[in-house]
Amino acid sequence: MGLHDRNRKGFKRLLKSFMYASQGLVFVIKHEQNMQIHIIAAAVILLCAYLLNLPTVHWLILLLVIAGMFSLEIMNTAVERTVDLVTEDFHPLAKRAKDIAAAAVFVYCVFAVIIGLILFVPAIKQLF
Ligand SMILES: Nc1ncnc2c1ncn2[C@@H]1O[C@H](COP(=O)(O)OP(=O)(O)OP(=O)(O)O)[C@@H](O)[C@H]1O
Repeated sequence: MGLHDRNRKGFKRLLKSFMYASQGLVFVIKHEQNMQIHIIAAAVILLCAYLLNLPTVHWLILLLVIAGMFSLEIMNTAVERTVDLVTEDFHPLAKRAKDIAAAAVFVYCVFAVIIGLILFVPAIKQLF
């Protein structure tokens, strides 16, 4: 979408937005190692949920947590790229911005692990 297209509306614009969002998603999956780790972790978690026959509500919680994790990693990448656009030199503010964006992912990760334990530990215990 050219910058002059910003005021246009309609299905074509919606389609273009979807296309650009897809390009962003493909970029993050291809180039961000952390995103690849998240995808593998999500696949393993969903496989375990299937094998342990977790109830629907647990599936919904897992899907929400995974979607949040992916989205946060994508936003973190956007912040990193924006900072790189502003400066390629070492700058304390660039460090601060990237570290804070990374902290958002870290905090979410910690809570995702806690939620995972709450959902999986009782189900694993039931096996024995
Ligand atoms: N321009 C900069 N000025 C100062 N410190 C920076 C700068 N760029 C990066 N850093 C520091 O290096 C760290 C790593 O930055 P980088 O851009 O390599 O992202 P990353 O942590 O490798 O993320 P990812 O692996 O998800 O791409 C940042 O968290 C920050 O502390």
